[in-house]
Amino acid sequence: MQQQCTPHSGCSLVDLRARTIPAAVASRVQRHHQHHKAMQTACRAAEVAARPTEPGVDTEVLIRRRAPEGLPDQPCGAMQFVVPQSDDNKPRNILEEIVWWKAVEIARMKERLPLARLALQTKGAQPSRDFIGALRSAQERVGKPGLIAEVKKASPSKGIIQPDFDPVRIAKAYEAGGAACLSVLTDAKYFQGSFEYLQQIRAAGVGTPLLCKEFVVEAYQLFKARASGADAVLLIAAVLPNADLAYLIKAANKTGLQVLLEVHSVPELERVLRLDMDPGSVMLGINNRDLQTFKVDLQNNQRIMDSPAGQEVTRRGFLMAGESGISTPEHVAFVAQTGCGAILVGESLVKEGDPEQAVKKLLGLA
Ligand SMILES: O=C(O)c1ccccc1NCC(=O)[C@H](O)[C@H](O)COP(=O)(O)O
Repeated sequence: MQQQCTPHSGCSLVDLRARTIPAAVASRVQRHHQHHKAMQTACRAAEVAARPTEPGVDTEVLIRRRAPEGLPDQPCGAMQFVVPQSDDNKPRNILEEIVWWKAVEIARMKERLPLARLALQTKGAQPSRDFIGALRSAQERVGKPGLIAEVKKASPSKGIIQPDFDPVRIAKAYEAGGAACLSVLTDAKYFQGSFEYLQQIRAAGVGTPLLCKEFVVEAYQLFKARASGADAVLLIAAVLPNADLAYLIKAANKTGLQVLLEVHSVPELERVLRLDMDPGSVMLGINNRDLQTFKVDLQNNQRIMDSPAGQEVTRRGFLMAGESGISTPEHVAFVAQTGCGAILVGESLVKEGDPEQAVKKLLGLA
């Protein structure tokens, strides 16, 4: 029996699994199929993102979920296919560029470690801890928003932030300074992060719950996060339509991960509030960094929290985090008075030589 692959981008390799074939060829074909499946997933995601939406449903997905055309030749087993070049085929902002690259990155990760083997690794992972609970108790204890301190070496907006970057040393210092939770960037290309940093921090005995700060587009990344020791994962509303969010929240919670669901605007918040979510396993975040200009505007936090959707967040008992550009105790107080019970801070802490002191100073404990 011969089975033709469903075309994803002009690829037409034939399925030889039902024939007797040499092992080397079989393994090449298998690799092709893994890659092919990843490409189909990426194509399906792109179709979902490009689908016209009913009025009021799944609007405001900022980015297009298409693979980058920066790689004209994509390896496809023995075959190659070419994505046609056009101006419209260029990323319109950094988030789009990052997410397009993810499709390629995930396909490569799956070639090295197929999902079935990765899923087994999550079974052996250390038990997950209560990320949202830790933030709430810190807020109650200290009377200030619970701090998620970010282990961040570099960023697209600033380049290298901390050249002397030791993730374990920084994580321990944040914990000693009073951070309730940590966020660990795992994106390699744009933030010089790594899933290994999560593993190293967890293995070093850091007790504060860990957020995997990744650009998640597929459940594969959730398994990777859990297998690496994360307790929570970031999902970005600008990247994911509600159908994908519903699926990924469920998958994350089933894997043992809580979710920080991030919005940038009132329409995004209105949209995600249409999801059926439990404040015990999902918290929300407002990212105050404009992804086109990289400018940070804390007034955005106020605008969103003052909106009817912002008030609904409080009424429904969701913990809300203010994110990006927070660098002084005054900023912390400002974000707190908008109604946020948590803050996520990276650059202003990580760039300091003494991150423990930096945390204490930010929280007004020094
Ligand atoms: O930090 C960036 O330049 C950036 C660019 C594009 C997408 C996301 C980006 N940052 C991710 C974050 O959410 C921040 O690392 C986090 O909010 C902490 O921000 P900061 O305290 O300003 O480092």
